[in-house]
Amino acid sequence: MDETTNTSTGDDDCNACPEGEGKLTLDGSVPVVEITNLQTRFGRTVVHQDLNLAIEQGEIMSIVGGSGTGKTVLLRQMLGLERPSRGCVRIFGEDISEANAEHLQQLRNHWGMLFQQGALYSALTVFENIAQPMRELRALPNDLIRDAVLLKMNMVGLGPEHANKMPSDLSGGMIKRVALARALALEPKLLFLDEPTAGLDPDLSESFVALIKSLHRELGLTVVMVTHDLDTLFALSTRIAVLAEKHVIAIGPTREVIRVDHPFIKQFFLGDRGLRALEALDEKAASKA
Ligand SMILES: Nc1ncnc2c1ncn2[C@@H]1O[C@H](COP(=O)(O)OP(=O)(O)OP(=O)(O)O)[C@@H](O)[C@H]1O
Repeated sequence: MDETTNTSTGDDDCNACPEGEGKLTLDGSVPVVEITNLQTRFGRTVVHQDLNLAIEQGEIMSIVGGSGTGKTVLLRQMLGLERPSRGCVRIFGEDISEANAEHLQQLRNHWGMLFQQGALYSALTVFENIAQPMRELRALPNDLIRDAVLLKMNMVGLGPEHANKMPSDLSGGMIKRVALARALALEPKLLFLDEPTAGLDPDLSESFVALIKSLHRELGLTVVMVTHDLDTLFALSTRIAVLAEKHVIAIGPTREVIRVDHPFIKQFFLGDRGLRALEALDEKAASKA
């Protein structure tokens, strides 16, 4: 992970959460993610203003918005990789916008991140890529790590015969699976996904979506996802948050959000591509009924 970037600028330096609240709560008694009155500025450019977002335990929350609306920056702020200029970011009740490096490292063990390109270490085998977060803890014996890695590989549909392969030997779909196994290595309760199906053909994309869906259910995960892919969005999201005009302009289940009268929502969801994806979703629902 890279260094935390501080986007605070002098007089805006007011990014603490209200005092007297906030402690690590993994039991669902507070929102898993709670963002209040967030502002992000880069010089004179204001990317987020008065942005509020709460994500409850067990949700699959998708964040959508036009190019440059600050989805990636928001994701990085939730991961503790960037600090907002103002406002509060709490994960599991903890104020991560103020956490020091050591505390952030401990907190990071409670969430996993699947990067768009997988971000595997090219010089490490599949096994070592997945083992790496466990090795960083410096507390687990090798035989436990071995069993845990094989279990994670099994969870994502990879047999043990792939353990010694190098990332360069893997297909795009397998890279995503290894990256997902690594994101789940420390058994996080919260999973961040950045464009999880980008670069996959429709069949691989569909099977990866099915995998995420079953892991979400089986592991009781809360998932936060940024995606432009409407099929993925419709198939997975329990709620969608739409970023426009520097804040969340609409939030709710898909069918509620797409009815909101806003130019971005109309263009994004109700163009040809969006209508086809909705039809496909309806057909699937009807065939299951
Ligand atoms: N470190 C930075 N310094 C200056 N400006 C930045 C920095 N990081 C992001 N920005 C700006 O913040 C805005 C939001 O960027 P971000 O990458 O979060 O958008 P996005 O919604 O993810 O866009 P896309 O869908 O195109 O990926 C952009 O205008 C970007 O240029």
